[in-house]
Parts: sequence; structure tokens; C-alpha cells
Amino acid sequence: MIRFEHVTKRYADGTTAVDDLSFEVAEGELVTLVGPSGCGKTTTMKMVNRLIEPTEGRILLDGADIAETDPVALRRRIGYVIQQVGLFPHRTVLDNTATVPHLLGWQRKKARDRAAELLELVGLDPAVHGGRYPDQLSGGQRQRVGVARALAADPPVLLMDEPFGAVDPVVRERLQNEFLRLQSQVRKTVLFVTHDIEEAVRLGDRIAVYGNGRIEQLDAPSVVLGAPATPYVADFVGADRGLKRLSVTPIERDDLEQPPVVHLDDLVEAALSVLAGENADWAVVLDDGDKLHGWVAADSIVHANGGTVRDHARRMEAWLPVGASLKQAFSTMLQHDAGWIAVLDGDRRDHFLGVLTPTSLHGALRRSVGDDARRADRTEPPGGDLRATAS
Ligand SMILES: Nc1ncnc2c1ncn2[C@@H]1O[C@H](COP(=O)(O)OP(=O)(O)OP(=O)(O)O)[C@@H](O)[C@H]1O
Repeated sequence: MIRFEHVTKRYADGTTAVDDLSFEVAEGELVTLVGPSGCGKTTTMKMVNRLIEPTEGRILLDGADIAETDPVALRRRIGYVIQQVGLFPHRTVLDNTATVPHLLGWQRKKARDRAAELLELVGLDPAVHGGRYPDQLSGGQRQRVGVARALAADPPVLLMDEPFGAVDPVVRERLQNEFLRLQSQVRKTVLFVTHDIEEAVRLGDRIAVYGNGRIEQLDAPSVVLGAPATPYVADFVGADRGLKRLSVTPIERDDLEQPPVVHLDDLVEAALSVLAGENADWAVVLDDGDKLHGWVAADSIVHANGGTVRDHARRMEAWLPVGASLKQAFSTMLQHDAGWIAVLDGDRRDHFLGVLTPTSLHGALRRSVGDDARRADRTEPPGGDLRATAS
């Protein structure tokens, strides 16, 4: 969808801001550009909407060279969100949001309806906020309007330059989560500039780690964190990259352990024989519908005088749906002071799939490094020479 072919930008004073850059962003993909200040991220982004012209190379949008497209027409196909939102102070939030539809000549009612729809989508009530002026909003709300405005004409491409950089960390995390939810609905092709590795990892389908005008590595976040391509990348992502990996690695079914399972109405003797057969100290307890109830310990039933598991089972509150992150798994273990957590089928609520222990959690983390490295190999853009160049 967006393709950079050997793009170089040298400014008049001789600074090479971007150096022979070749990479591709697929349709519907969100690529974060991350790196220290001055490494060429913004220059890369501004070349896409022709606020800056490359010195060499070309950029293709849907296969067409953007140098041959009228810049104004081009920019109408590209939503642009920046840190200093740039809302018009004397226009209402609704009118600000409808800016591009107005420019495109939409009828007033259609443009305002679309703006109201977009405000709802970014979590602002048009009836409450639509008539306000930008200075009557919080910083986080202004950023949301910036996102709504960029999406108003439904552009296929979004460029976002540190859009959440000016708000405090709590609001920032909320905006990031909202944006992820939004992106899962609208599936735009997004280039997102940030200097914050946490943000890059959280948002990006892939992240491009910049160093001095070049991309040092372009891969899925878990690969960048698990297998940094160069010492520079390893240093940039930080010594705690293992911890960061936890938040981008989902629990998969194959990660789970299968302890013995008994049911609430099983007789105690039957449960004991299951436990003995598997040489286990405890078993997961399910109800009639195979939904998680809790667990039962061998030593709590070994001296029981008849009865069923129901009389001895304990409830288990530490559970997560499959697909939740390993970070959530770890955090749930700590929160419940539990040595394991139950993993349930997210689609069939409460349907028990298996358990995750610290050992299997570690296994999952190691498994995903290999998986992602293989996946990254398969998703190389066509044409071997178009790989992001590692210096
Ligand atoms: N108009 C200009 N003339 C000369 N040099 C420039 C110009 N604009 C940017 N540069 C230089 O180009 C390099 C890349 O700048 P760019 O703004 O792309 O970096 P960045 O990675 O986005 O940085 P930041 O995170 O600080 O915004 C820097 O060395 C910068 O000083």
C-alpha cells in the first residue's frame, strides 16, 4: 500500500535525514517508526504526504508514484494527526471534525452527520462536546478530536506523528487503547511516529527501529524485543526487553498444561483415583457444563468420609481468556498470589482449556520468539532488495 523505494532525503545544509530507505506498509497495517530524536522519523512520514520531497528514490501509494500526484488531492486521501492537534480555535468541535468533508465539498448536513459519527467513534458524545470550542476540552479530548478529524473523510492512509505525546501517561495509555480498538474497526494503513518504545510495541503490527536515517530492524514487536537484529536495537529497546515481551505475547492453546480434571458431582473416591493415576496433588474442578468451578487438593479429600468433590472444592478466581497477554497472566498470578491460572475459551465463556504456570509461561515466552522469527521470514515484502537495510 505504501512503498518506499531507495528513498533518501538530504536537506540543503547537507544533513542526510533519511538514507536509502526501502520498506513497505501493507494495506490495513500499522507500522510504528521509533527511534531517538533526530533519526529521521518525521522526515520519513512527511515525505508520504509531500510536506517534504525526497532527494532520491520514490514513494508509491497503491502502486502509483506520489511525485506524480497533485499534493492537495494526495493529502485528502491521507489523514494526518500531529501532537499539537492544530484545531481551529474559533470553530466548534463538530465543525473542526468536519473540516476535510467541507473541503471536499460535501453537503453541510452530510459533513456534520459524518463528524458526529466520528466523534462517537473516538468516545466523545457529539451532543455534549460537539458544540464546544477546543479550549473547552481537556488535552486528551483534543487529541481524540484530532483523530476524528483525520478520519472524517475516510482516508485509506493515516499518518500520526507523536499524536499522544502531549498528554500525561495515564491519559496516553487510555488513548492508545481507544486507538487500538478504533483501528481494529477501521483498519487503516497507518504510519505512526513515536520515540517511546513502549508505545511502539503496544500499537504496532510491526515496528521500524530507526538509527541515524536508516531502519535497523523492521519486525513484529515480539521479534524486535525477542531477537533484536543489532546491538543498537538491543540497546534501544532496553535491558528489560524480556519484560516488555510479556505484553505483546498472547497465551496460545499449545502453551497450556493439562492438570487432572474432575467434576463437582464426582465421588471423592473417583477423584482420588484420578489424582493417584496422574500422581498429582490437585485437580481442576469443572461443573456439569465443563465450566470452571475451581480446584480441589488431594490432601483435603484423602481423609474424607464419602461425599462428592462439591463438598471440598474451592473456587478459582484467577483466570483469563486464551489470547490474553502473558503480562496479564503474570499480573493475574501475582494479584491472586496463585501458582497457576486457568485459561478459558474467550468465545465459549468459561469453557476450560488448561492452565498456565510460571514454567509454562516461560515456555510460552521462548516459543513465541521462534514462531515470530519464522512468521517474519514469511512476510518479507516481495523483492529481496526491498528489505529494510540494517547498517
Ligand atoms: N529543514 C531542515 N533542514 C535541515 N535539517 C533538518 C531539517 N529538518 C530536519 N532536519 C534534520 O534531519 C534529521 C532528522 O529529523 P527528523 O525531524 O526527521 O527526526 P525525528 O526522528 O523525527 O526527530 P524527533 O523525534 O526529534 O522529532 C535531524 O538531524 C534534523 O536536525
